[in-house]
Amino acid sequence: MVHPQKAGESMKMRESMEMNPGCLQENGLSQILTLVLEDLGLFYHRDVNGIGVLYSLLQAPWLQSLLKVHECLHQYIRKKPVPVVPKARALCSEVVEVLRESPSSTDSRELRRLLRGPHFKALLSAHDTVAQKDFEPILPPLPEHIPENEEAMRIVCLVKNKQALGATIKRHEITGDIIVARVIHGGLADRSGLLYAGDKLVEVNGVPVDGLEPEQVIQILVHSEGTIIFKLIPIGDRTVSSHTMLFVRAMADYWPQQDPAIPCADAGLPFKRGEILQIVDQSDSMWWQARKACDLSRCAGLIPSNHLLKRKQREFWWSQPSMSHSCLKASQLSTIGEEEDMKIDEKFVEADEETFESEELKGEEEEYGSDGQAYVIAGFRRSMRLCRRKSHSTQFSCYSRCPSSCYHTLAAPYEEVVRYQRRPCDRHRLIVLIGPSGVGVNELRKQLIRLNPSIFHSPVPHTTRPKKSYEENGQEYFFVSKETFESMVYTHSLLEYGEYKGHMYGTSVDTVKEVLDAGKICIIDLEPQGITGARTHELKPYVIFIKPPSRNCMRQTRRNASIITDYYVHQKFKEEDFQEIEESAKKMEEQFSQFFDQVLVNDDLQTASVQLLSIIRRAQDEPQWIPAAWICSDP
Ligand SMILES: Nc1ncnc2c1ncn2[C@@H]1O[C@H](COP(=O)(O)OP(=O)(O)OP(=O)(O)O)[C@@H](O)[C@H]1O
Repeated sequence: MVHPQKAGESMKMRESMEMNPGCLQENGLSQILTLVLEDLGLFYHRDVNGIGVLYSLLQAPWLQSLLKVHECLHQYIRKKPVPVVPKARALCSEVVEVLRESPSSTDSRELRRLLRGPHFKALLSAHDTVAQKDFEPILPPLPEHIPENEEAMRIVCLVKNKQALGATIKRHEITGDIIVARVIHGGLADRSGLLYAGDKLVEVNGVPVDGLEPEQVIQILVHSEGTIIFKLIPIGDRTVSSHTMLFVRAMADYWPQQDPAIPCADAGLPFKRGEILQIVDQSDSMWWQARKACDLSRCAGLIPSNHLLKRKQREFWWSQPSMSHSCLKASQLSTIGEEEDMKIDEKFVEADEETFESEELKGEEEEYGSDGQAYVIAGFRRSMRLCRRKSHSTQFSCYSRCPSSCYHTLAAPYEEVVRYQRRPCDRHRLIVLIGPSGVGVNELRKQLIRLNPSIFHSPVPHTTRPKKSYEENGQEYFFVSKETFESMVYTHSLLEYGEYKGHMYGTSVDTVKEVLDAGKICIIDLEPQGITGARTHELKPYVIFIKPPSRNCMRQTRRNASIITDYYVHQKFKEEDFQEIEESAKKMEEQFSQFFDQVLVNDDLQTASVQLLSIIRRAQDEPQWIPAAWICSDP
């Protein structure tokens, strides 16, 4: 509602503004607001859509206060305060002198004491510096006759603190001059804005650098304390670096202290695979500058460029192929398999496939959701899991998956990433659990689905095995012919597949998509080699590595647990099993941690289940780093 008196005032205000537009500045924004409110008031009473909200917003006391602050500041900028006296310090000394000679009283004594105080004197000195605009250092007068060919010099004075200088030097290949090789982003030299890559050093702390080796210059710098004075000839045509900020995920480890090729190891940025880096300077084709996304306040460090790291990886690859060549894992695992064969404990009775299947069925029949409904948890069947383990040792699956994943790791040492926030209308991200066999991946998955059957779901796997009398197509498995299965393999329709006891088993991309399209959170467990196949913009997988706890903790918590083997339905954990879990986890981390979005230690089962649930919630609802390619290819 517009008050009649106020309406009159604003009318006068509007007239005065129309007659004298300059007064708008004088009267300020709050007057404009009054006018806008008045106009809006008319619409408000006519109940025009949305006006009510705008009207209350503009009437909000906080907005009015903010505008008043704005006006005060505006007036202050225009008025520009001028000092009453430019030499307050001298005036103060005079007053102290006068007070000394005048008759003494308590007040005069107190005033004299205040004026003679060091803090007060320092304050007045600071005032005089500002009042006299005495900010620049006084430089000696220029010599009268400067030779024509004399190069312009710059004197740079930096105050060294505990932080490194943040610049590297080198000898110019042609002229032999000592030049600034690079200035580290965010370092002392960079923040000064006075040193640039290409500047030629003439003197450091009064010592001419002509004839010195770069290492000798570095020694001068290392041993100088406090102020460092550089005399230098600035580079002529300084290229302004574009500083494109780019975030990447490191797909390899890098230790500058172990790299003999780095120009300055101390300026290097060590990183581990999986860490997110912000690349701040790519002007050098060999050495980029980057900092870690988790600590953007720190100054940048040197990292090898994409091209250089790729070259290093290739050299390392050929020199130590067993370190990253996953194909070798097949032979390693088949050896483990052979050893396992020999470790059969005679106390246990060997179980045949039928026993396995009926044991499984028994387990499945006992599954009930929190809603009391009985249901079958797909993808938990023993043969499927054993097949997954066996798949490493088959030439077939290794041949089709491995070269691409190995090549992928080698081809892209850095993967560009962006921050992604899933919108409520988007599909959920696929949740992928990775972990060594026996660590509890399936137990955790089962717990999650059992407690939240309406939210979580696992895809039904495909098999070429004949259907049993008690099975239903699409419930335990999709039963398909060998030809159909093979065509799924050749059309890359399977996330992973393998062979067990002469039958093929696999998880198809379409069944995963079906779960996601139904609005559920699809949760699967994969062998690590399968991660690269699942990393698509459609599935946007969030990978959680399930890590074993300490050996002692495993002994305690797994006392009543049993593992799945080729031979036994229920077999207690043995020391060798714990050892194998630990070793296998270590290998997985060494080779695949660049793909892990989270690591969860499966210590106490209940705690781990709760943690898993909250990790998945965050993965779906909070911003996460994902490959930029997943966003670019979004429709
Ligand atoms: N935190 C835990 N505390 C106690 N027992 C656990 C825990 N996690 C898993 N277990 C038990 O350990 C055994 C093996 O777990 P699980 O079957 O989930 O292994 P897995 O990682 O899926 O490997 P695989 O697929 O080879 O069986 C099961 O008996 C399970 O109940």
